[in-house]
Amino acid sequence: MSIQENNQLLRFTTAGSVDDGKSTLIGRLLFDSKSIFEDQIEAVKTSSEKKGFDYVDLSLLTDGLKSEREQGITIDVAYRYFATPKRKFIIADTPGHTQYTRNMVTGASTANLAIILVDARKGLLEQTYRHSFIASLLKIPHVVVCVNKMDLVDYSEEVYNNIVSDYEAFSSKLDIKDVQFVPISALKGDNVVERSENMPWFEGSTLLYHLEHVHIASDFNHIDCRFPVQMVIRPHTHEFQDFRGYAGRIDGGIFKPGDEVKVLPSGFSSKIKSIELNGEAIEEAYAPMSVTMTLEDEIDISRGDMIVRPNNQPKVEQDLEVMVCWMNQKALQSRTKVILKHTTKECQAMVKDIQYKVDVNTLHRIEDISEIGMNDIARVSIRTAQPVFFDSYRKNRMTGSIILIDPNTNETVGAGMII
Ligand SMILES: Nc1nc2c(ncn2[C@@H]2O[C@H](COP(=O)(O)OP(=O)(O)OP(=O)(O)O)[C@@H](O)[C@H]2O)c(=O)[nH]1
Repeated sequence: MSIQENNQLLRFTTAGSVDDGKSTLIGRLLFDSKSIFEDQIEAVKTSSEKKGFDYVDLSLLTDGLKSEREQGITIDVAYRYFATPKRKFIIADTPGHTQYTRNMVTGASTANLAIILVDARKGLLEQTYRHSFIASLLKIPHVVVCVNKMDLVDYSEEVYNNIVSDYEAFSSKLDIKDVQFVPISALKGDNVVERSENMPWFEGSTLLYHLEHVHIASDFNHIDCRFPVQMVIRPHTHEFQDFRGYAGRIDGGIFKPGDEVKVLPSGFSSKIKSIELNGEAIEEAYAPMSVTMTLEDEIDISRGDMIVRPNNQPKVEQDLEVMVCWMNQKALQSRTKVILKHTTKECQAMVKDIQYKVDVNTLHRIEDISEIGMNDIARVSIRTAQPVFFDSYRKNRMTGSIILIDPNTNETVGAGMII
């Protein structure tokens, strides 16, 4: 698979406030693009009829999956797949009512696009500002604002235009490169997969058309080679005695067999002998592929090490400046001990200092604070017990992001971007 072909896979997240219609929208995308199984469609039709609806309630589709989730089958983010002849799609779904921020942050480092839903009757809400700010902070390359429930405002062009101009006034202060707007009715299907006949005034494309055609080939860093080793594979059978493979996800650059590489932190050099993807040898690997690599020389490499190119190395430091999104009920204070997770590495760390937090509505800085609470976004200084090999988040979303874990409860309490 070349980078050009990789252009055929789009990862996206959905965000919005409670009841904006996320489940219905995903259901509509799956339904109209015929990506769901016949038996699921039948089940949803039957339960819609039972409830006395004269339409098919598509949120039942994802609600079925929701109840699975509540039984504890999946955690944090659920991934959903669908495909059209043009592209494959992975949706990092955002279950639950209060956890959107968390889910957005968790799925963000590999997301190409975020859909932000706005209820046409309500206009922009605090959640809209928050999610847009997070999308900008997370540098999600593409944002689509879907103004949903247009059927409930008589498909009014004026309502839509007002929401678009309110949003543009806010987003001009943010660092979002590509924002598109689509007026939709997820429930009725207008402008999701099929063009709406109810909004002839709208000249843009449908949501699905946009998802199929948005330019994503340059969304990942294909310049700076970064391969954090997740696992060392050493089969203990006689036949493969000499085989030592390094498995992980390519976080940046393009690796090819024959390339000279350097291993951090040891500094040893070698050459790439082979790269495998799903058990087949490939000629090049790039972000965000998960591969197994072998090297010409037998050197000591373990989980958490990073394979890079000798003349292009990440920063190696113990002091990090981070924009952190706090996700725990218990407030974060200065001098809090945490476990810092970065690529495939974990180490002890301390949040030394909180410099300021950001008011997500006005984007103003609030200084002189002693703690931050759930969903707050703040700039903090962190000291790690061991050196971390990183790039700034601006340069690489994968090697530039961290997760903070509470050492006592093992819960994920924060996610951050290295400045
Ligand atoms: N009229 C109308 N109703 C809609 C539309 N989209 C969603 N709804 C309704 O709005 C309600 C909420 O939709 P959901 O899809 O469950 O919303 P959600 O954002 O997934 O909700 P939570 O995940 O529970 O926060 C449901 O009753 C939907 O039928 C729309 O375009 N028009």
